[in-house]
Amino acid sequence: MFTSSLERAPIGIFDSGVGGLTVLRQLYRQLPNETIIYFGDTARLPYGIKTPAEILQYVREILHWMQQQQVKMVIMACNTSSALALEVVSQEFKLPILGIILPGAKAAVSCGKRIGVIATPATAKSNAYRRAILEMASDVRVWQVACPEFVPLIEQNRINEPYTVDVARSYLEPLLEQEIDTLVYGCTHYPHLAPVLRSLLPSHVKIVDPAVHIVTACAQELDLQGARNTHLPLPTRFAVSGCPQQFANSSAQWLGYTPMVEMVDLSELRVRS
Ligand SMILES: N[C@@H](CCC(=O)O)C(=O)O
Repeated sequence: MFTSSLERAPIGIFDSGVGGLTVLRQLYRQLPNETIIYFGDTARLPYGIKTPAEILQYVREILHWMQQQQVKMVIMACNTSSALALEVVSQEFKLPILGIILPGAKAAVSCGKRIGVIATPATAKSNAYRRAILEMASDVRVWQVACPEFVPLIEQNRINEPYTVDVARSYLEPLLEQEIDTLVYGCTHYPHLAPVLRSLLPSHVKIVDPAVHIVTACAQELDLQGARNTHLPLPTRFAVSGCPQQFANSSAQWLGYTPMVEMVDLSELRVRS
């Protein structure tokens, strides 16, 4: 590819649903010139309760689709995919693929010594954050809590309900007992709960949002490859495997506008893998 066409090629970003919008928001802030294709695998969410083999299969299918869209890079805006599939697919695809765990872990060790990670059951079980953090700093302690109810509550837009606050309190309780000084959002959906979570944490506890740091890593990678777009970007393209209207409605509050959303049929995705 010539440099100019590489520059203008889109960045692909995916998640199971609206979680990746917290990464998209950072892309808009840090890399406003990039053209972006967003894929939400809404027909198959939540990923966090699926088996590692299922998650790997979904990620392969999405990456094949992304390749067809001629993206220059893929951001896994999903911790579960990064924890369970990144290592394997990085070997399989000739495409720069960025995972979110490493940038998140790096930010966490620069913040504190008693680190709590809230994540999906699959991510927590994989120990990906604990391993990454302890590899960088052996003098820190890490506690991981699986939060199975968060993603469905966020996808159903039940963020401000008293029930959600109760659930959040119960998930944070074991971490507060350990007197954590840092909390990592180990799932890209969770920044949508930021006001609730912040209100339940003592003010000295720092919050790490890996979305910020994966986009910083993306900017560095683009510079390394001379692939940063210096032209005006095209509008973001949104595609989902489930109901486009539902995604358009639920994402409007995070985006500030109601997006046009395409549907990619699961059978179409499967053919590509
Ligand atoms: N956004 C999620 C995936 C959530 C899910 O579908 O369970 C993550 O970062 O892990």
